[in-house]
Amino acid sequence: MDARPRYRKAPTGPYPGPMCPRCAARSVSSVIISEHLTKRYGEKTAVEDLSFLVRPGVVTGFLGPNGAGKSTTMRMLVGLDRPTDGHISVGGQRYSDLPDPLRHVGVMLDARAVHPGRTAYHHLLALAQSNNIPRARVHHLLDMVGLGSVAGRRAGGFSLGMGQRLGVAAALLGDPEVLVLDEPVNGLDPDGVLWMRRLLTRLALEGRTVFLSSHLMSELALIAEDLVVIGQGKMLASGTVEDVLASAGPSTVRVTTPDAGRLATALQGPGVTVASTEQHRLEVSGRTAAEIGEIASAEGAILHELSAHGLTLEEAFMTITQNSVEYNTEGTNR
Ligand SMILES: Nc1ncnc2c1ncn2[C@@H]1O[C@H](COP(=O)(O)OP(=O)(O)OP(=O)(O)O)[C@@H](O)[C@H]1O
Repeated sequence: MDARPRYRKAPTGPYPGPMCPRCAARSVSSVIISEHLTKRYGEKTAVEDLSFLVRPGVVTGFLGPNGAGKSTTMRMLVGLDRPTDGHISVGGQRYSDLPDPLRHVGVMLDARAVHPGRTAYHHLLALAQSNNIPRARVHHLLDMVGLGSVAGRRAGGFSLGMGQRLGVAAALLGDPEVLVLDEPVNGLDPDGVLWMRRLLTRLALEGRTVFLSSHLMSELALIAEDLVVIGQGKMLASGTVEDVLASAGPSTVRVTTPDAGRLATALQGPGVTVASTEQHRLEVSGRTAAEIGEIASAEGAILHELSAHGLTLEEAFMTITQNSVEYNTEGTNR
């Protein structure tokens, strides 16, 4: 069972409202806010009018099909690209205005962006020394990401998964309040995914803002609590995973009963749909399983099955993004 405390539904205004005590001190300085963010490359609009908020204390997944504009948004967040319109800030400040960015925002946009001839240790040491970070932190992080035993090996020979770990270590070097990671799970084996999930969950529980992208719902479902879903540069859905699932479509309740006809009539009401898929079987949306049970009881209808069926995360993702897939399976661009 997930034993994480639930501090939910905090953001109500421009900044999150009441936070868990752990997050309160960090909250305002580590909220990511995107307002009407737009990026055009010539004729191509990569990001269009994106507004969202990423709160501290939870992992937020940034989800969208290939080419949706995730990397472009993250590049603008960390000052590598300039918005055509709108803005994106951390704690109300643009990344480029932060006095000591590495200590405030940890970034991994491309895990391969490492000098291949440098060892993992020297890669981190160079970053630490140029940012006045003590050498001991390098050792600590190498152990923390599981690269302690290969610290002396050249990063050029690292697998994709090892590179991701090194990238995460570099992002954490300044002990930042905010983490921005582009596709951090990409290339990790199942053990690596589990490790990353635990690490990011722990960092969020410490009150940090953890913002990570993926084009795979199944990956983010394991890690994220909040989601921002975009397609072709535009906002498609945002909120908690539950909110996003609910926005994709109603869940249905399956009822198996020898009294299907009578119960179907009794269940009718505003916003209720009752479909009979086979004899003795009803698929009901617009009523909860509990409501259906109570109505059946009042009607004296016998129930053989009463089960709720929500959309799976993958189904929800397909539904939300179905009109926004830039590169479809036939390989043709829309
Ligand atoms: N420098 C650029 N010049 C022109 N078009 C660009 C540039 N950078 C990105 N694009 C286009 O902007 C769109 C968004 O790209 P982006 O890399 O942000 O998407 P993404 O969601 O990160 O995709 P993926 O999951 O494949 O990494 C794409 O159509 C891409 O081709």
